[in-house]
Amino acid sequence: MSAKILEGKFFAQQLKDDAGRRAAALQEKYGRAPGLAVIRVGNDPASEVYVRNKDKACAALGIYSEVIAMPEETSKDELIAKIDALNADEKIDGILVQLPLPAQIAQFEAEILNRIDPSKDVDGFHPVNVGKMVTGEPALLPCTPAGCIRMLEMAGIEIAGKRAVVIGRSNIVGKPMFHLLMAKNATVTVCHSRTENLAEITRQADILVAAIGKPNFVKKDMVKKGATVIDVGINRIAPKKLVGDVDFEAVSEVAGAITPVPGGVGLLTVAMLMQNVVQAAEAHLQ
Ligand SMILES: Nc1nc(=O)c2c([nH]1)NC[C@@H]1CN(c3ccc(C(=O)N[C@@H](CCC(=O)O)C(=O)O)cc3)C=[N+]21
Repeated sequence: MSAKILEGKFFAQQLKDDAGRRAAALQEKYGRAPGLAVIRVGNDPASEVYVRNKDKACAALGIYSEVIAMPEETSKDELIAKIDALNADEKIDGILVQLPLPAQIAQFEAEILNRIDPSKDVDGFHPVNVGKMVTGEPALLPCTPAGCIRMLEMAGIEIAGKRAVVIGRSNIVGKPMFHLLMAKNATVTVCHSRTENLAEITRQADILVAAIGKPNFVKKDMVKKGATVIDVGINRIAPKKLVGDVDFEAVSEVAGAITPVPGGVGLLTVAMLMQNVVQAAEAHLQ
């Protein structure tokens, strides 16, 4: 058997088309496009690729976008001053501070992100949005997990009543993935670095989400026949060689459906960001 490959491009395009239509409607009705500001501090080369992809996506959809490149040695106060200015900027509906931050301000990450106006928090990282997500109130939701849920729905993969296992418990992916899958009525287990008998648990998953950050970590014998496998990992193992957290070749032989890396979840992350910018603009304008 060979798994159906869930092409990120196909699903991302549908989310982007919808965002583009809604952006045009706002432009028409209110005379202003949705606006995104991405702040990049320092010169992390991976960040540069991602930020460029976000900027290109905005341009393609008629979303106004600003990329603010700040030097590596930017202080916490300088970054916060920039966030304050963008909070007050009426052209800007969404603010994203690209992570990771440089070492000298990494310790202030929470303080910095919490400064973003929750209504402009298109990453869905602000405690106000996290709280709303947990209680099920409408909110800006974290792009990667929300994009994965939208993909499952578009692909017609049942979530309600199914067993979902998430490997990884980060604030950005693992934890929100847990909440969003549970909100869709899956029975969800979260595994992590201290989990005992990991394979025994992952083999029960109808939907397995890998968000660990270790190349090819999920092996064939950890996956149930026919399971849907979502690979959130992006591991650069050579200058031009990107692999996920899943041993794609081998796992494809048992899975029912699987996302590739590259060309999978990363594209959905960007598409979901566009959805969030439009959602924020609708809330600001309507
Ligand atoms: N505040 C913040 N929000 C984020 O959403 C955020 C962040 N910081 N820091 C880094 C991660 C990572 N991320 C990706 C975005 C696009 C691709 C993407 O476009 N991937 C393509 C191309 C990958 C490539 O060629 O390098 C693919 O998977 O096919 C991947 C990963 C957003 N992140």
